[in-house]
Amino acid sequence: MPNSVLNPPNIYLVGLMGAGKTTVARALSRRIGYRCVDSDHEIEARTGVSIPTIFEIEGEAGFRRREALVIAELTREHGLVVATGGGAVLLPENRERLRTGGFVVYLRVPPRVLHERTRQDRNRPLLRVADPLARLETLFAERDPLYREVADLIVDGGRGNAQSITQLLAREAAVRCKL
Ligand SMILES: Nc1ncnc2c1ncn2[C@@H]1O[C@H](COP(=O)(O)OP(=O)(O)O)[C@@H](O)[C@H]1O
Ligand SMILES: O=C(O)C1=C[C@@H](OP(=O)(O)O)[C@@H](O)[C@H](O)C1
Ligand SMILES: [Mg+2]
Repeated sequence: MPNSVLNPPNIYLVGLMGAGKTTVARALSRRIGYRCVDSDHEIEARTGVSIPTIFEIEGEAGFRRREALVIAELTREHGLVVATGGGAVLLPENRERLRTGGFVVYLRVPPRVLHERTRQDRNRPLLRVADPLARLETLFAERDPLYREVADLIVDGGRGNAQSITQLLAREAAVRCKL
């Protein structure tokens, strides 16, 4: 992990849809004085359209290409808290970049809780299916090993509110990133 006052390592949050990456990244960045970047918001800002629209027009593969470009750029920067999208770990090149570039936190949350948190939200195309809980269970089985592969720290993101998780991560970051 590159580690100096001038080059503070990035902090990456990974985990499934609804794990709290976007919410916690924003709160954590404020707390520790890092800039917050959400890779989905970055993609939306660059394209000028929503994530569901990108999936409609370019398919998941098109979205993944855009996501990989954003991750490649962000992993060259420093002093960021990055909320990744839930599928960022699918490409080996992304995993390699995340693993070697900073402090990676896996917010691990059971599918049942993820389902509760995401059921009202229409902004996640992969969950616009007849049985979103079953989809989350499948995604959990497929991706849990990939999140574990890149993680420096695994946090139980299903207990406690976003504030208590942010507090925990601020303490961890102080030690690991020598803040
Ligand atoms: N620790 C938490 N406890 C309860 N609800 C949470 C927690 N973290 C996030 N949420 C809520 O869950 C939903 C999804 O959170 P979000 O940050 O968008 O997740 P992600 O970016 O990982 O998909 C939001 O409504 C958010 O307010
Ligand atoms: O898990 C995924 O494949 C996805 C997660 C989403 O981000 P969040 O994890 O922030 O919901 C977003 O990148 C896109 O809808 C695909
Ligand atoms: Mg998010």
